[in-house]
Amino acid sequence: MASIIAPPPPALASPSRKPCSWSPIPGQRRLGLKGWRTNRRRDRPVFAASTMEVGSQELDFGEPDWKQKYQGDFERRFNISHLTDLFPDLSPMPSTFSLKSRRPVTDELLNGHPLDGQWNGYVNNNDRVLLKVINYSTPTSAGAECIDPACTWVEQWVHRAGPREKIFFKPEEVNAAIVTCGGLCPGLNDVIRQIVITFEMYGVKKIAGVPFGYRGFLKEVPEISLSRRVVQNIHLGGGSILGVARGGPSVKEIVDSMQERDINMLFILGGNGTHAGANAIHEECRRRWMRVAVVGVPKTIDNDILLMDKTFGFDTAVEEAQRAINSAYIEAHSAYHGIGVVKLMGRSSGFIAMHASLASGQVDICLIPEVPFNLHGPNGVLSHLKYLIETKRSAVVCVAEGAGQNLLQKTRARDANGNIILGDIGVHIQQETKKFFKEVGVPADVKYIDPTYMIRAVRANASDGILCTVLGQNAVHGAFAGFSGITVGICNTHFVYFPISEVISYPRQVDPNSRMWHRCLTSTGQPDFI
Ligand SMILES: Nc1ncnc2c1ncn2[C@@H]1O[C@H](COP(=O)(O)OP(=O)(O)OP(=O)(O)O)[C@@H](O)[C@H]1O
Ligand SMILES: O=P(O)(O)OC[C@H]1O[C@](O)(CO)[C@@H](O)[C@@H]1O
Ligand SMILES: [Mg+2]
Repeated sequence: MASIIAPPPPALASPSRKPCSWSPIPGQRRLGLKGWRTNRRRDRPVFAASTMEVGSQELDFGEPDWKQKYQGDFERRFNISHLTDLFPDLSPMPSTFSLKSRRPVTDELLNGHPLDGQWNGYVNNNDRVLLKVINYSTPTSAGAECIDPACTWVEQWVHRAGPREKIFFKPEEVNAAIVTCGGLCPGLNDVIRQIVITFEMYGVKKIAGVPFGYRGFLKEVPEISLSRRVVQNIHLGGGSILGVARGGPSVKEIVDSMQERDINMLFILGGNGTHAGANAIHEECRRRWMRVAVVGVPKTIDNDILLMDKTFGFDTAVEEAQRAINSAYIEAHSAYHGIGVVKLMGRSSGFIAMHASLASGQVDICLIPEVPFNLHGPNGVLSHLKYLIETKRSAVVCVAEGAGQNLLQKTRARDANGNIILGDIGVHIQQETKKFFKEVGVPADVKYIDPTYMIRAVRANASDGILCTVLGQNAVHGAFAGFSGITVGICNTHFVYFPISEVISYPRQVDPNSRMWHRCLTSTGQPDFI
């Protein structure tokens, strides 16, 4: 793709190079920073580097052109695969999608919409969106994400999503498939619906749903034919009309199945694991010289995917979680010495627990995987609970499922994808709380609520519904534009295409030094439990 990085702005006044606090830029860890040491807290490295490894070259921040080199590497990493990389002679055709048309495309428009110089609403292939929008003037600015010790402003552009004027598939030749993998998430049906409706706008007739995640690629599982009529009202319910699953056949078997079924566009809705699979499928298709577009749509209530503002389903999960917290509050508040404990999802990230606690304003203690805590001892959770009971007579605890796993007995059990099955921290807190209050001779009425599956099985709320609509549409536009190995995301409120490889390097987590976590702590009023 053409390079469009704008000329760098004039250099900022360079602050002194004393060691500074520094937050790693998402996606940067893989660059392998050299010469920096970590502080006692894993999440707050102290910057002391004057060089950085970028791709195969060493960047020296003392050199005048380090920024251009960094940007060049960034552009290479965020370049998105295109069918013409493999098939340079492939010629595009005018798009059959236009903002002037609101109905499924008719036969006379199958050769494209007339381009009479008027606005058809197309995105240019060279349009870009800024990945980072804050110019930190000093490394000590709150939340500063620095590349070099001076925290110099470096523009990082990613590809803008949307319909293109030229497309690389004839609609009548498209044989599309949609698959939903991993756990459930509010909005899956909304995305499926939008993909199908957008396909109709292009004039595509052959759209199949692959049932039960990647397992649906096994020979004996029949696919589901999708059309506007089938998907019209599916967003009114939660779940996925295709079903979801973890585990399934190997990448080789999936691609064999795609070849047998003649699938040339594949839409994969799922989380980090699913996207790792999607990337491997894309690579395998390229290895076999298949003219296939593989497009991901990130799905997770946990909001643990890098680089995007949020994933669909997260807002709904937070809203629903608040209901559970409110019930716990009412139970606790209405009982004599009542303690309500609510466990929410979040295997490795505490975003749902943090946001639900903040939004409800009813939580006294919020526990997340990113922040270690003790239950026992003078600074532990239990002694704070006793203080709360003595001072305000009731308390609410909100705990993410991945929190405090070090306090539980290790289990060797794994799910179908090999994810470790976590110990139940909610039950553990409930039991330890009961025991503790008995031992100290203070009556306490402990009520435990585990709403996990109720939260993710609901239909998407309005804001997620709209997010799903735009993501689903842009997934189809990306495939028609000839891109593959991409995923769709919202970035600084604009929609973009990321190369899948860049969003799955590790799960996104709550930064314990962030202002948002601090806001949560000021809302709960909890101390550190260490
Ligand atoms: N590294 C990988 N390579 C190929 N396929 C993978 C990989 N990791 C996971 N998968 C496939 O993706 C499927 C879904 O993965 P996983 O169970 O981790 O859910 P997920 O997409 O992360 O969603 P959730 O957010 O619900 O956990 C797995 O069943 C497996 O078939
Ligand atoms: O019970 P299941 O279906 O494996 O899903 C549980 C997982 O789903 C997630 O919410 C991700 O979707 C994780 O936080 C959680 O561990
Ligand atoms: Mg996962």
